[in-house]
Amino acid sequence: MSAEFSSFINIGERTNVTGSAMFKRLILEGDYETALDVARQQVENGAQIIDINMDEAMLDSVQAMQTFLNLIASEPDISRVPIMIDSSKWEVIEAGLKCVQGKAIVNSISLKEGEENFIYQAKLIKRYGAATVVMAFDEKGQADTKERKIEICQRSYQVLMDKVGFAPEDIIFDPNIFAVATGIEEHDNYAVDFIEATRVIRETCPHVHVSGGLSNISFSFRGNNPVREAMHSVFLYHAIRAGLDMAIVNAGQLEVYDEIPAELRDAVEDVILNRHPGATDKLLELAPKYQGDGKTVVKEDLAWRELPVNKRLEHALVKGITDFIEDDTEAARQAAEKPLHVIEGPLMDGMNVVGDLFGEGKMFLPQVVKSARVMKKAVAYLQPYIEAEKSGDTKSNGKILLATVKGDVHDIGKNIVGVVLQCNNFEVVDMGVMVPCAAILQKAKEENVDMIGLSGLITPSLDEMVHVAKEMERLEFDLPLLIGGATTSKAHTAVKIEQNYHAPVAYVPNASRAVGVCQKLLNRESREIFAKELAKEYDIVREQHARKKPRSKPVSLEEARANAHLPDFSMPPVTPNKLGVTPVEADIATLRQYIDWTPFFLTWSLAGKYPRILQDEVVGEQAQSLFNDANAMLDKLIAEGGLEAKGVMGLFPANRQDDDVVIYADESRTDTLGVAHHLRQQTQKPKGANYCLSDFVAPVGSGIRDYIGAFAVTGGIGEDELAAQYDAQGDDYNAIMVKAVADRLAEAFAEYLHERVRKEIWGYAPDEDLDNDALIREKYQGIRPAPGYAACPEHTEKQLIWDLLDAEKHTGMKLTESYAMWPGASVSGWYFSHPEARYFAVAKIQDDQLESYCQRKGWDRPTAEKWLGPNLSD
Ligand SMILES: C[S@@+](CC[C@H](N)C(=O)[O-])C[C@H]1O[C@@H](n2cnc3c(N)ncnc32)[C@H](O)[C@@H]1O
Repeated sequence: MSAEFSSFINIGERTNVTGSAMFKRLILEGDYETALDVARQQVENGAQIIDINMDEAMLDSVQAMQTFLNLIASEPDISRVPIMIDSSKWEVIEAGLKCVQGKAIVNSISLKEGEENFIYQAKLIKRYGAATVVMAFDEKGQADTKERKIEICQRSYQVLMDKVGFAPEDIIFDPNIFAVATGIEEHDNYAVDFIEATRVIRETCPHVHVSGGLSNISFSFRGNNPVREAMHSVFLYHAIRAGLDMAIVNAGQLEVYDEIPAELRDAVEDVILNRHPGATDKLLELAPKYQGDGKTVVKEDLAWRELPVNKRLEHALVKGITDFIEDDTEAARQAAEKPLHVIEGPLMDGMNVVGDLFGEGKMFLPQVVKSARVMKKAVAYLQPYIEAEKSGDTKSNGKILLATVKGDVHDIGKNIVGVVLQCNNFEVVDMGVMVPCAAILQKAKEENVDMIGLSGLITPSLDEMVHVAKEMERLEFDLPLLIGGATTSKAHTAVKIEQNYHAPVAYVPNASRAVGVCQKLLNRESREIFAKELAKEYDIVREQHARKKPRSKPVSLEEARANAHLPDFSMPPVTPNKLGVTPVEADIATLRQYIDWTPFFLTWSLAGKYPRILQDEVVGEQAQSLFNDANAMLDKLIAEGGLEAKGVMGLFPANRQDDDVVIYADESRTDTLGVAHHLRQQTQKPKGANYCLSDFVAPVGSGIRDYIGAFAVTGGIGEDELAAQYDAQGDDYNAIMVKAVADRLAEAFAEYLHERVRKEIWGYAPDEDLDNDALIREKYQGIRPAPGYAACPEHTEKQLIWDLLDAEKHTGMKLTESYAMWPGASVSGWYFSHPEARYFAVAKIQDDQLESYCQRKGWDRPTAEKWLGPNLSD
């Protein structure tokens, strides 16, 4: 290739998913045609080689590389230039080599993993007749000084010559272009080191080429393109004279050397050539003057990179920065006697700092989850070294099994607890959702865990937790049991669970409490003290519970019915514009406008009302950062797909029959589609009515043609898969984020659809004009009560909604045996249109209503007691 390389060659960088957001989007969308245009434009703009990189976590990189290269092969105006196959994964490079028909260049190989691997890869490249970039990287790390760059390149050259027989003109050394002007003194000479090393490499390794990634040099001035372009041009001007003969360049980011204003060029030259100690400061001073868009210069504060490695790891963990974690972990590994010691030493120390700061309220949950992501990345990096040494497991604080109980699919809270525990060096065995009791107990034995944590969101899960406690007692377990999840409470734990199991049962109200509770339960001594404290506390709770007199007296069902709410039906109900079942589509971009953000912040334990929370003195900064991340996730989902919202609703003729609502097939009101069963408030109401939802529908025989609606919507088709993908990358933060966002989209869908129902499909409020804030405050006519909530607490009624709407067929949404909805990000309910319809709580019911409900549902008493448990007096 020597003849082709006689003058400077620029390598196009736009066909790189890690460097170009547009190219990445095109590839993720599978729009290879437009992606080909990007390659073509680069060649037209003068790129003499095009670098292609498909290293993106959401992509099958091998397949993407093959597809793109095969397409390029049939485009003569692109394939006339050599292709550089750029990947950190060898399998992608090999797949690429098989596709390129002309001369290929591999980017890159190095001595990083030793000579053997280097020789193996070089031989294969040689067999394909390809050239290769060789990074100045060896077993000790990446070369930063002039001496290390020269030493590694010379050694690589010798190995390639002597042991591989590689053609020297097919070797392209990359001695690492690093950022200058970072504010760190050691970085000041980086450009000079590169230029000087290049000169020596070209002199001592005959026929080779030298290349580099140009944009790195100006990294500190991200956001200030004029300065960056000047830095690129000045650097090239000097490096080319020293022997640099190619570079990865964005041709659009190059200023003509002679056209750079003299003042700027001098300042840049001082920095590049490290001509005096104040060079960086001078350029910084000057930079805003040359900033095109008038914004202030964004200068990365990299001073922390100067710290010793342990402190760098701590900084990365506390700040959640993944950018340098592999390099720093590698540095720590080299300094440590064993790779395991890096985890047990600096990484755990760093996480302890995170744990302490979280405990002190100086860090917030989203930050902790980001720290966990950094930790996982570091551990994943060390894993192969640890395995190679077969040095066994790390010493954890203890092992905890976590599971969402049978019939329940909700896991955001459990996952957050898992991450927080891991951050505090607990080993977590997470069994996921809908885990039957027997599987939990078997796993606990197999894994020899130290305690079991159960989670659940819906009320039937409370019973399942009682069942697990009873089973643990029967099977003579002695492990502490942790109870958590939205519907759990200290009172329920004390009254219903704790008495069934002799070992400690601890109610964990939130993630930040989990660590303290687990720590106390691990050590025998502290466990006993804690168990005694718990027992005393639960005794008090039970006593209070027993003494608690109902605030108002119970009344018989007959009396309650006599005090029903009788709404005004003088205005006949509006006949729906469209009766029957309507499947509804909604794209994420539309639903996004209906999001109620306040509960989103609560999910992450940040309390406060949106949008005020963004300015909150204490949590504002975190809230803003979380909000940005959620919006970035929404942008990504809109651009790339992966998450779908689906819904279905229906409107039906209906009339009330006592406390039930009879739903008819059509206006003849003869054939019924089903009967919705409702419960009535059964305490004395001196001032108001004893409400039941059916009150809001006109009674059978009244001659009034009334209607009812039902809906089921989800924002979570694909959420489990996306979360699993993030999990597989050790990215808990985004795994939780995607579910939290899906949950918001489901609620937004319910809001959006309800608005359409009022204005259009039912059409009883066609002129309604409410902004999102008013929608969130439910300023509209009518309600959409959801089974499982206080006005209709009995979950099995969801089955009727599913049957009426054929919900599974239309949306893919399913009901579990506990009547939880799957996907977790789902909402369903009824539509009542009457202006007087309102939410209320049924609260405790009496035996006569239990009997009546049994008859109406065709249930025996034990079944009714199971499903109505939370509404029965203890
Ligand atoms: C849980 S919030 C959800 C809306 C909130 N804007 C959000 O995005 O999270 C309100 C919904 O819960 C349900 N709900 C609230 N109180 C209820 C009650 N007492 N009985 C039945 N359903 C109720 C209704 O479906 C209502 O629309």
